[in-house]
Amino acid sequence: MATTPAAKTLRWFVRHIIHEATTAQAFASIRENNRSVRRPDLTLATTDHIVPTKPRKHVKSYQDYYKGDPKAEELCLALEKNAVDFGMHFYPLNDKRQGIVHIIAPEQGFILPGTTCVCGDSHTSTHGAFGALAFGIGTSEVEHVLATQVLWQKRSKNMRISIEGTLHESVSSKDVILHIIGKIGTAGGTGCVIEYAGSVIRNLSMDARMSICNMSIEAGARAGLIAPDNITINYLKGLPFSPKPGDEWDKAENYWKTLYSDKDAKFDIDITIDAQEISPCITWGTSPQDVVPITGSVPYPESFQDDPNREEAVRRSLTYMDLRPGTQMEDIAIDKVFIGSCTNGRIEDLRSVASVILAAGPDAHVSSNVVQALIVPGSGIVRQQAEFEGLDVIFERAGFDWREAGCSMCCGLNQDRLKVGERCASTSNRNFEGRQGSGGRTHLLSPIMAAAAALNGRLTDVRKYGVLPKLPGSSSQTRQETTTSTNLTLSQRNEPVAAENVNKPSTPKNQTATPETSTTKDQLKFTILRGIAAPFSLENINTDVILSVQFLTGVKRSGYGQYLFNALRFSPSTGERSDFILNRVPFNNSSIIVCTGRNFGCGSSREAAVWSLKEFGIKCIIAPSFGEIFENNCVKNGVLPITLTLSKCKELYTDAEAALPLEIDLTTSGIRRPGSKLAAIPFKIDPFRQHCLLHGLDDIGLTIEKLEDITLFEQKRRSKFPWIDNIPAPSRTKLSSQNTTTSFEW
Ligand SMILES: CC(C)[C@H](C(=O)O)[C@@H](O)C(=O)O
Ligand code: SF4
Repeated sequence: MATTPAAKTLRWFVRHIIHEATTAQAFASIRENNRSVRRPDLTLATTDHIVPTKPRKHVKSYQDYYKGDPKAEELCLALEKNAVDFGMHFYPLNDKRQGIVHIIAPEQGFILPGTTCVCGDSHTSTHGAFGALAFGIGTSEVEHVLATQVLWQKRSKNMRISIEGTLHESVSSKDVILHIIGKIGTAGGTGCVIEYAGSVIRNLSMDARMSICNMSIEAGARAGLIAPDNITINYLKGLPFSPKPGDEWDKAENYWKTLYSDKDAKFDIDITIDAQEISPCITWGTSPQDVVPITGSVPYPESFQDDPNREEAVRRSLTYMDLRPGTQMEDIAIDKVFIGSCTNGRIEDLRSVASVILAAGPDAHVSSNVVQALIVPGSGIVRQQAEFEGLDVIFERAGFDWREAGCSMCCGLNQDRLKVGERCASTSNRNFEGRQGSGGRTHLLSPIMAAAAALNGRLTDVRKYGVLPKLPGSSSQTRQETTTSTNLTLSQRNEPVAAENVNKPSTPKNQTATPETSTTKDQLKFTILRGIAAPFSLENINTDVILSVQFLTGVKRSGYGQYLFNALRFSPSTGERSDFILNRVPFNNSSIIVCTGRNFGCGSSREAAVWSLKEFGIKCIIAPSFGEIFENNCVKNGVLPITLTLSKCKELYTDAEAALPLEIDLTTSGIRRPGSKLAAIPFKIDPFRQHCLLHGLDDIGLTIEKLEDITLFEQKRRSKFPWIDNIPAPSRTKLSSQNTTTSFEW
């Protein structure tokens, strides 16, 4: 066998967070290949995406709670079993620490400055708020991390975005990040890690910093981070996974204080934004970059005519959103409001919502034309704190629906969904077509703007309520004190695991082989591909559009092909087949996609998007740029992503339109046009990737060969930074699914 090119380095992940929506297949392959989870002690699991958010108080049993949604029960059960079998930290539904992964991990002090963190979820960028390098990965990479705790990585570009000055009244961190994305575009941060800096960022609380880093992925970056400072350090003090008080804490704190960019540091891209130019803002279209101030209006597609792809995307968005150019944003009526998600489901967000209700007066009430106004706390702890402060009373009195923790209507994977045609003011992070439910329409905004919209029944400038009252207990310190004063700390909730069971590779009993879950060498191999290509011209084709979230309920790697581009191939209301390119002869037999729009595969990390493409028959995608997680996911599945200049993509697009065959030769890194005299088009590919694809290599196997080196590396890290993996041992958790007779313990 040829030697493996070492074009990339292995990066050790100090923290791995997992949830039910992207891990079942990873665990199934681990079991099938008789592998173990290398560091269950560094892995934190919970269920969040598919869980119902209806009341849990008087639930008799787990089965009862999931009634009517067997897929949700299956996925959650799978996660529970895996987490418990492999001995990880796990917060089941009946534990107050359960909630959205990106809210619960920081809450427990699981994310520390200077650490590296991954999760099978694109919003892992949230954790960069602690000065950690944190990013989303696909399911195959989850499997890799479970087995080895490392991944092959290449260095990203550096981008700095500084926000200087003072924000106007009622401009929140959500407005800051929406403004940034509106300015740089959803492909603006492609290939970069963004450092957020400047006086505005320095003055933000940790909750607000997390909202900003969270949406880095919507700006095209895989990760975003903020230098840790006293605000970070105060937040972390006393949390269950934080370094122990005394010598360990002092060492950690001293180290964290060294984690900032040098004054004269050079960035590949460096942008400064004046805080005064940021207003409360809102999205009008189906991409997070479609941002205007709330005082603005729906744009005219012609105003984008310099960029025909964008103009086409705008027209399509406006049709989907059912909006007429020139309409004032404040004239748009809404049907539903969603306040929550990993962007805005934290305690400060909820306090700010309550402050709008209070400012609106004692009779403030959700407008009669709003059919549902959900407030969904990001975790059980946030919910508990909100109730402790009496926020739930304010919400319910005003007609809001106060829920249990989960992703809820952010993604429409659970029972909280928009119906076809419904319009929602949402504090979440994605306004893609069908994101909150097939045919639903989403406007992204801040929690205070969402509250104002709920009360008025239309999009509303929150400044009409004047200066909002500051609610007591609004410092994050109060939140932490309250959190730790409950009887829900790790040691009290669960029995500790015997020390000999920790830090050792664990192989659970009852290995169940589910052959459909692993990918074989032949399926991974790519050498030469000949076929016709389907021409695509849209920008930012996101993975929600490639495979809608409602199909993410499987526990296998197969069965997704029929759902590829579902909302484009079939009408959401009638189910009728459209004339979408992949429905047309001969393109229904394409094995290649040529796209002239940038940022193909952006957004969610769902690897099932690639599984659906592959099952449909697509084995190669050519585009000017790709979402980074999607690109990795392709390679892990033997699908070749090729980045070419826009002019080359346009050349191939013309061939594709004429249904001329293309020949993709990975052995020579060239694209030939059979029957044409034109020269082959060369393409660049990372030598390690090329090697793995040509030989159909499972890179987990390659990494496992290096386990000794990894162990040595870990030992060195531990002697230098003793706190990084000296954390409480995972506790033995009782499956909530076994809790069939007694009611949930609250
Ligand atoms: C399910 C998961 C893969 C996905 C993500 O990666 O972002 C989800 O959290 C989302 O927000 O779309
Ligand atoms: S973006 Fe939405 S669906 Fe994804 S993790 Fe956050 S809350 Fe959950």
